[in-house]
Amino acid sequence: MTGLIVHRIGFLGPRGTFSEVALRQRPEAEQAQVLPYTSVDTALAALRAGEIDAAVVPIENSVEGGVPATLDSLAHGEPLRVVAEMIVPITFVLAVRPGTRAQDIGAISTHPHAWAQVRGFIAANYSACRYVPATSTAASAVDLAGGAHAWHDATAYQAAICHEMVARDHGLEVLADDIGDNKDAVTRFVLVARPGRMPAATGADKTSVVLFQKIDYPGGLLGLLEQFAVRGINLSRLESRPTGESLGQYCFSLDLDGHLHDARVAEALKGLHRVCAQVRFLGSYPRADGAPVAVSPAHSGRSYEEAEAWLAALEE
Ligand SMILES: O=C(O)C(=O)Cc1ccccc1
Repeated sequence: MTGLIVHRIGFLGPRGTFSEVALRQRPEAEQAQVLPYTSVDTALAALRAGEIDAAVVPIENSVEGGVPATLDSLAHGEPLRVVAEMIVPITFVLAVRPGTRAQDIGAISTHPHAWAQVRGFIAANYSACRYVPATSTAASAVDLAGGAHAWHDATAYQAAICHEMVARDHGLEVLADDIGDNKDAVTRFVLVARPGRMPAATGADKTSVVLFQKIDYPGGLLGLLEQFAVRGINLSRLESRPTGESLGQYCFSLDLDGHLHDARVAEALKGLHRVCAQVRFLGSYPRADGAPVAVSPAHSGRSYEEAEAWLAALEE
């Protein structure tokens, strides 16, 4: 539990997305009103505007990497905080309107991250088909089925790649199931809130930050990474994203093992604050897998306390 009071939670919709599957993992969703949004940007804008108390959005996929819309929205604008992460195994089906045969399919629609995960299947079976990007996997299915639930007019494609459940719920037929190239693919989702109370440290935590450099110089990234290395902090994600200011201007978005309340993490962030133009703290939250963070004795909280006590004693 995050301790967060949540009356309304947004997610990347419509109903039947993998984001909704992630949302249903959260105890906060049991009592809350859940609201679908057409994009990550609109969900996070609604959160910033106070229309919802939290939002569930995809942040990282084991095959395709980071989700730029989420990374960029969290890196800029009014600060938001990640308060939880959820890992969802991803399996896709190829869904069509009843009666459609494989040879009738000229174009296929889905979310870009789903498309990237079925490249091998498409190359082997539908290499001549056009790709029509959709705002989510469920949107491609719902629009294909048409009717009152459709968000867009889906006359431009004959098949959708989505979760099996959403295909069945909308009366679509499954032409092929489990079509992902990597059967172990997972996507990581985050529960995001406005800044407030931080989840307590559990010993199995992650911290997300975005680092903006003061100046670009040879070895600049190495200088930032040293702050983690000398404190025995492991990184589980590191990506550079354009700041949008000019060509070649990048910030670094990363996840590290540990909580802001761990002395080694606090010291690393203080070190980064001294050398960066901006350190944007995106939150400390429990790891979805509950795996305790391995900390060598030299980097334990006790070791930091002993070092402080030793320093203080030098004055006596
Ligand atoms: O479109 C969805 O269902 C999402 O929630 C985003 C997504 C797309 C592809 C893989 C994982 C998540």
